[in-house]
Amino acid sequence: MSPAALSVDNFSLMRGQLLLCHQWQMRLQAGQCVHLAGANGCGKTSFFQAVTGLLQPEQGDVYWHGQALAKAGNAVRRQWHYCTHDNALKEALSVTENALLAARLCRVSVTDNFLEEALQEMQLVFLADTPVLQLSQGQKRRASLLRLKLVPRPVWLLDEPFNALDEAGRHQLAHWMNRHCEKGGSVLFTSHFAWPGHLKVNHQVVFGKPGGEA
Ligand SMILES: Nc1ncnc2c1ncn2[C@@H]1O[C@H](COP(=O)(O)OP(=O)(O)OP(=O)(O)O)[C@@H](O)[C@H]1O
Repeated sequence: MSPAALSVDNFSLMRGQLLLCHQWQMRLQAGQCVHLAGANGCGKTSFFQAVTGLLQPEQGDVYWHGQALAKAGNAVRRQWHYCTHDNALKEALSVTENALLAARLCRVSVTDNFLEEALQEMQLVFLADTPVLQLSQGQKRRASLLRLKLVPRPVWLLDEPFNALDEAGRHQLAHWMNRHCEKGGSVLFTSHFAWPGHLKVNHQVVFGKPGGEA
């Protein structure tokens, strides 16, 4: 069997004096959408931060196709999108400027047509030139999610991605997640609420629980 796209083995993570997980293991295969479950404060966001190199585990490592990230260099960190609670948008810039900035930082060129398609799918065309400062929470979330479509990356790490979205936004995001996995990408997401019924979720894994392999 080929190595998982993303995996952790014998993984222990602490936050201050708090042990979040001990010798935990998890696998995210190419083409899979996996729900990372767990109670408030159990450590899901901390785990995403450890995967993306923002926190150091006490023990174990994160593996990308079998290669330890600690030894893999920076190039491997361009393999994923990490969408956080805070949307990571520049408030003074417009929706379009934010989308193009995200693409430029990732060295991806985006055609006008492709940008237009993404704006349409997220129902942001009428807000394309509006500064993010003037958007509602749900509109900010939509603007933040544009990068998923504009910048191709194999692994999506999505922390509460459905928060603040209305039904149409949730539907569209689920469609993007499905399509990403159909094309061989992987998604690991958190959600405390039910997600749209058409989202194809392969497994649920509970953070920190033994046997949480996906
Ligand atoms: N910056 C920080 N410094 C110290 N402890 C922190 C910090 N951020 C979070 N924690 C603690 O780490 C633990 C895990 O928090 P984390 O945000 O990873 O949980 P979570 O599972 O994502 O929670 P939620 O479902 O509420 O989003 C919590 O007990 C929290 O108090």
